[in-house]
Amino acid sequence: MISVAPDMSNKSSSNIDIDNLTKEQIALEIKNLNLFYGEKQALENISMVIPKGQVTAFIGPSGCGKSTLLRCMNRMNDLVDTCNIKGEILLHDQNIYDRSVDVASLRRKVGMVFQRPNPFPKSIYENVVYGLRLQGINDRRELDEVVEKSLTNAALWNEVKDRLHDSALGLSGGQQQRLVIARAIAIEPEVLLLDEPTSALDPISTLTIEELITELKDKYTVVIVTHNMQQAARVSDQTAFMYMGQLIEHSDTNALFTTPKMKKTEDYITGRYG
Ligand SMILES: Nc1ncnc2c1ncn2[C@@H]1O[C@H](COP(=O)(O)OP(=O)(O)OP(=O)(O)O)[C@@H](O)[C@H]1O
Repeated sequence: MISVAPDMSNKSSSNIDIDNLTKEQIALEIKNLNLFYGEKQALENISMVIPKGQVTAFIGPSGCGKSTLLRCMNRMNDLVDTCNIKGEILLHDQNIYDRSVDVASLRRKVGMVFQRPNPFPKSIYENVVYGLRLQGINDRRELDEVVEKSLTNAALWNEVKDRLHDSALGLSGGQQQRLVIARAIAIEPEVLLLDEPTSALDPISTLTIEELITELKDKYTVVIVTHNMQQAARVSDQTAFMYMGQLIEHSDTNALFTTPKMKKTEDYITGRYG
């Protein structure tokens, strides 16, 4: 059988032990999370930690629950009527599902970027400052600074600095996705959730976004869902493999792809199913 497992020869291991993190090293802690869409259980008793300042990738066959779990991390599933969640996700020791939690403020701390770039039909500038304006920030100089910083950090500044007031809809798909990332980081979230952020993009834009993800982890905790094992191998420090609603294995990316502990993981990364 031809192995489809990524080549890990140039990848070094991350410098943390996922099973022995201090509280300061943990961005999110998921505890006994079960999720149902109506009668159907989509997540089964998931417990894991998302380490701070690292990129964690979720991989697994279609329908295994990757996006569902990602959406739990900033309560996007609240928008689904049939969805019922049991268990906890802790952010700074507080369960984000507590009644007292303000969802808008949670989503400022845990931002999300979707599969298809979704800029607003506004100028490039207004897209970036959207979240700040919602917070009542309208000082021109402050907004200008945030626009330059966010677009620079999203690796888009040089391409758009001369047309900040043009419509965002005139940008290419890859530029739009970087703009959406700039919009997400403009409000300085702690965690950035990326749901298959390159699946609608060409290979060059994909590479640009992958480089960007690697740079973003200096400032943010990044969680990415990807269909692409090679991408998980390239961008992530930790990888979690899911199968039919269960978390099968979560470890250092290098270890997961070279010495998987579970047979199901090995079967998946060697292309036996999925
Ligand atoms: N809004 C919803 N209502 C009902 N069932 C849903 C809903 N969203 C997802 N599901 C179901 O939950 C399961 C997990 O879906 P999810 O989208 O999380 O999987 P995934 O691993 O992200 O898949 P893919 O890689 O194909 O995007 C699937 O069986 C899916 O059909």
